[in-house]
Amino acid sequence: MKHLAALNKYFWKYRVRLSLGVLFVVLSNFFDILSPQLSGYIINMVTHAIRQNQGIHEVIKYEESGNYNFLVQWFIKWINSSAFTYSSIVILAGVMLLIMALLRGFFMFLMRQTIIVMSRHIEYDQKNEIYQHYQQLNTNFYKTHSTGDMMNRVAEDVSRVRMYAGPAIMYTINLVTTIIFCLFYMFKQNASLTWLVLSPLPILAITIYVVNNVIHKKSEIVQRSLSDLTTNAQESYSGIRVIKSFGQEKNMLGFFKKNSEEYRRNTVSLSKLEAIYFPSMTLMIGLSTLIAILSGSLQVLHGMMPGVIVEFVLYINKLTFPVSAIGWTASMIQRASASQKRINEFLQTQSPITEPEKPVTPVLNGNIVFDDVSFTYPHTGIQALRHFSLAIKEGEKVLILGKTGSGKSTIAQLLLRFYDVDEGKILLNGENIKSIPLRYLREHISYVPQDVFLFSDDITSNINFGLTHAAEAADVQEAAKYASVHNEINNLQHGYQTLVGERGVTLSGGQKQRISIARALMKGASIMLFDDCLSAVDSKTEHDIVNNLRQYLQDKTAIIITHRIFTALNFDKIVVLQDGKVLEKGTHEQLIKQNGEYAELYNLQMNTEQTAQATTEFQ
Ligand SMILES: Nc1ncnc2c1ncn2[C@@H]1O[C@H](COP(=O)(O)OP(=O)(O)OP(=O)(O)O)[C@@H](O)[C@H]1O
Repeated sequence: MKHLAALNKYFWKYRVRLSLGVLFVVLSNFFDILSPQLSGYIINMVTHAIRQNQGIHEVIKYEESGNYNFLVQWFIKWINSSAFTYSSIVILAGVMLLIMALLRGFFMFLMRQTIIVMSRHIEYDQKNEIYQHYQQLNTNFYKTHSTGDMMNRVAEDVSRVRMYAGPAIMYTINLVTTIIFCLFYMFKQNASLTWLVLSPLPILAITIYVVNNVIHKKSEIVQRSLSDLTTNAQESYSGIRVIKSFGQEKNMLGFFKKNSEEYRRNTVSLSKLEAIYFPSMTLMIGLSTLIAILSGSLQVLHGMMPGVIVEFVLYINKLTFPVSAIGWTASMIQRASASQKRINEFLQTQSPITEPEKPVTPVLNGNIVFDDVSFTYPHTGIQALRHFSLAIKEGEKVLILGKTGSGKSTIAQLLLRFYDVDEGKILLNGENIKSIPLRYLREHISYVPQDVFLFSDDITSNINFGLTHAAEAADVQEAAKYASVHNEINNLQHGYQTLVGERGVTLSGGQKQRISIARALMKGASIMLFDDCLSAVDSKTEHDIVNNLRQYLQDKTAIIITHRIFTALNFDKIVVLQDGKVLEKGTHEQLIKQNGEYAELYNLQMNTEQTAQATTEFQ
């Protein structure tokens, strides 16, 4: 429960709605409670009329109705003071009942309008809060949490918490006010009968407690097996091509059937328990009703007016729904508490990448210095860079070469501050990047990541993604031409309006890479950072792109990370990495003279190119 205290700030924000909601719950119950009293009164009246017809003369005094609510008392007083016939009194009481029911309905409507609507506002705010927090977290968080888990917190957990902020709160207030109103008037009317009627209540409370606990545990198991089932289905859909090519359809179906069977077993067991819950609830309530009728009848034989029995039966009836909803409400609160706990844990996660206390915004034109940088990935302990130093001047083109896992991409990650260096520093125009606001820093770097990601949108939107201004179609096409993908886009049925990403057409790996390059070119920052972004294109296309880039990159600073040599570009500096350390550094000519790893790769590549391949693997 304590975890749900995190929602108090929202309740405070929506305090007016909440207070009005509570008031409407009280008012709706206030009008609801009048019907047993009016019904009891009518029965008394009718009994009185029958007795009079039988020659038994008695007068129903106003005092006898003194235990009723003041509105009912007022009504009875008015009836008594006017000379109505019995049938007119019954009709008038019926009209009064109708008015009360309408008023109750009206306030119930307002109660839902305030409390349930408030819960929807809280849901909206909480989703935004979580989403905003996601955006601030660093790359490490995303590496250590599964997408499914993160999606669950925004969707499933928030909607469970909403069930607490709306329905659970509403039903709890409703339960409390109904019980208070009913017990108040029941005791006022006939205390001994009330005690008798309430006698099955302890058994009811114990039943609710025990059964609800078991239901809660079983629900958790059902939830877990549902999650396994969903993950299984999701993996089967995403990996369908691998499954088919390995002929594993039968096995996968076997796994799914196993999960599905487990889910079925758990849900059936939960349904059986729920099947006991509601009948036992009804049994207890029925017992109370029976007591009210039997014990009330005995009291009628001793002179009590029979209207009291009707009144009590109706009170018990009114208590039925709120009492039987106790278990359901309690389980809603327990689930919400577990979900809020998960949300709190997540919201308390802070990104180690912090904004500078004293931010500086130097001109970021490409003077970059890696000064003795070392870095170890926090959650795996893999040291990716060791004492790495490199100075890049404005306008220089730098090639970073290395075998897979040598630490090339880590350089890009550190420059963009997806991670912070452990030792050493990175300077941009003489300023430590930790002093530069994150947004400002990233705005000045056009980055093409190794893993291409296209959004479920059209190609144009994917290319001009992240631009603050509306892009001209001609500029988008220009970027696509530089990335050598313009013609292929034009060949698609809807050209630049073609939907891509999960919901759109499936592009080839190379096409996606080139759209990703066009996106970076479109951004046009002064520092260009390409991380192995031509791995999926053929050698001719690679040549075309590199040639185009030569022209585009003229006035930019560019760092190109790859494990192949681009002969079409003249690099000012070439760095060969091995195990996170600089193995060789210099210009093409210097490295060829050095006759080391670079020269070996170059010769290998040249030989391969002679056999009609433009590029070759580093290893
Ligand atoms: N997010 C990460 N968390 C933990 N370890 C990582 C992470 N990214 C990379 N590593 C590890 O750090 C080392 C350097 O990885 P990096 O991605 O920088 O190499 P790379 O030279 O770019 O390789 P490739 O050419 O295959 O992309 C590798 O051993 C890798 O396993």
